[in-house]
Amino acid sequence: MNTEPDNLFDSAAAPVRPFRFDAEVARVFPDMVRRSVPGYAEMVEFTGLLARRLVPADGVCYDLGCSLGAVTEAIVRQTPASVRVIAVDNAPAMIAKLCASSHDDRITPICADAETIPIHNAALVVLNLTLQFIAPERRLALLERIHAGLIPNGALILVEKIALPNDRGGQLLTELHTDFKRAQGYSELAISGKRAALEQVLIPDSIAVHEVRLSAAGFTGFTRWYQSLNFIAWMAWK
Ligand SMILES: Nc1ncnc2c1ncn2[C@@H]1O[C@H](C[S@+](CC[C@H]([NH3+])C(=O)[O-])CC(=O)[O-])[C@@H](O)[C@H]1O
Ligand SMILES: O=C(O)C(=O)Cc1ccccc1
Repeated sequence: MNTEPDNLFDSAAAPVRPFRFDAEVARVFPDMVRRSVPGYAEMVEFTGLLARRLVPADGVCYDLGCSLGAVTEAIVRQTPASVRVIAVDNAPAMIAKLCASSHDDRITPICADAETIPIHNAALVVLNLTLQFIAPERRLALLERIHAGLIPNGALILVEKIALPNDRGGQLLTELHTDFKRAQGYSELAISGKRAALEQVLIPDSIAVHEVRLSAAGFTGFTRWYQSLNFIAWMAWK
């Protein structure tokens, strides 16, 4: 996958406009996500390893908000050849790049909205950093649709940036995330420009809101399996 450097927010002249998954973002996405999300590579790899345990032979997986297909590829790498992945994103630039880079017949890339794509017979559904971009009032309905589309024993993997409490621990983790971005070479301008652009676009929920909603959507159990600063991964089962 391409490794073009993310310098999208480096220009002082750039007007702050809401963040969009357009062609510019798709071009630099692997670099952007690696340098912005602590633990990203590990969470993607672990998702592949979890799929190996959770998905039966001939199982169908859905990667909703797949971007350039990092999770899809991890699942394909770790599971038997009979396992297939339906990779869904509503950004045409992302799906165009995924189609250009991947010719594996186990992968079906689809440009569609995660909120409306039919989900049937899913052994595993992955929302890796996607639910945070869905309107908060529609998140429960999406999780209910996913739950309904899972086979018995099917599972959801949910990875999210979370809203932390405004206490000392929460403030420290938030500051450490900014330190992480600085250590990854992002300038103060790039960090504050992206923060402003994401303001009304990426709306994180607290851990409690996520966990109450997983139960409300019908999942009988869930467990957290990874946390790096303000990014958390859960698995939940039907
Ligand atoms: N309603 C929607 N329907 C479909 N896709 C959507 C929707 N809303 C947003 N997206 C898509 O969700 C993706 C979120 S990025 C996921 C990373 C990936 N999972 C990865 O493992 O590399 C996370 C991030 O950039 O923080 C983008 O590609 C959006 O176009
Ligand atoms: O940069 C951030 O603060 C993030 O939350 C991660 C991210 C990564 C890629 C696109 C949008 C947000």
